[in-house]
Amino acid sequence: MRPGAIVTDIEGTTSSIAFVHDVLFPYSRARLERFLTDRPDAAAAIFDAVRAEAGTDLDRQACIALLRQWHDADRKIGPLKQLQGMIWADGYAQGHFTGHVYSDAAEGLRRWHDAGIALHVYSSGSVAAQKLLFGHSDHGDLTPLFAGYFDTAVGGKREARSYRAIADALDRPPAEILFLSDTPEELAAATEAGLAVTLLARDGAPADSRFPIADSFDAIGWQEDRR
Ligand SMILES: CSCCC(=O)C(=O)COP(=O)(O)O
Ligand SMILES: [Mg+2]
Repeated sequence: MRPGAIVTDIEGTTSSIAFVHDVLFPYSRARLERFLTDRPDAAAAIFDAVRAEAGTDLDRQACIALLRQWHDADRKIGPLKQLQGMIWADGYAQGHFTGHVYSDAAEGLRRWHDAGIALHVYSSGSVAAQKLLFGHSDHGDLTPLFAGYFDTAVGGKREARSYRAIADALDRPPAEILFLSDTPEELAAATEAGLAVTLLARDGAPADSRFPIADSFDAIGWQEDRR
């Protein structure tokens, strides 16, 4: 069935895991303390959020140490993801990198947008970071294709209630929404909430027999005329 709306993950779905782990993460890790020193206003808000997350009154150095620890463990925690997005903004602005988007994903997003399907992003990266990646993508500015963005402010990606909240926000029955991801735990949560799903298994990533599978956006579900 043709979906009325599509919600897509980023890392491993529209964009390569290598771009996130080998380009974005090292960039923010190397500049974390410098950024917090140079941008005291942003730092104050980040530190308050770190203290709230930790549930204790940490000093500046303890906040930085915890942010580094979260960064190294790829924790999807609000203040870290906000901070990463702010640091990456400098990287995109200075042309240090562009946002990796697979060609089939850029083409698929354009095709679906032109067909009137409402496109949304749901990623652990902050909404600001999502807009930067698609706004400075290898394929130009793709942000006009998207009707909306969700990050973990709506809830964790492995929790069914997050997908129910997204369906409510889109004002659509869950079954009309197709969620795309490379992560079976996310697809299981979306399925529990009643969304249609497809597993993106790129670059030989393992399949999971519970879900429809596609190795590119060309091979997704209802687009029979493309196969
Ligand atoms: C928004 S760009 C960087 C992606 C990111 O920070 C991340 O943690 C990946 O999360 P996803 O939910 O897209 O797998
Ligand atoms: Mg992913």
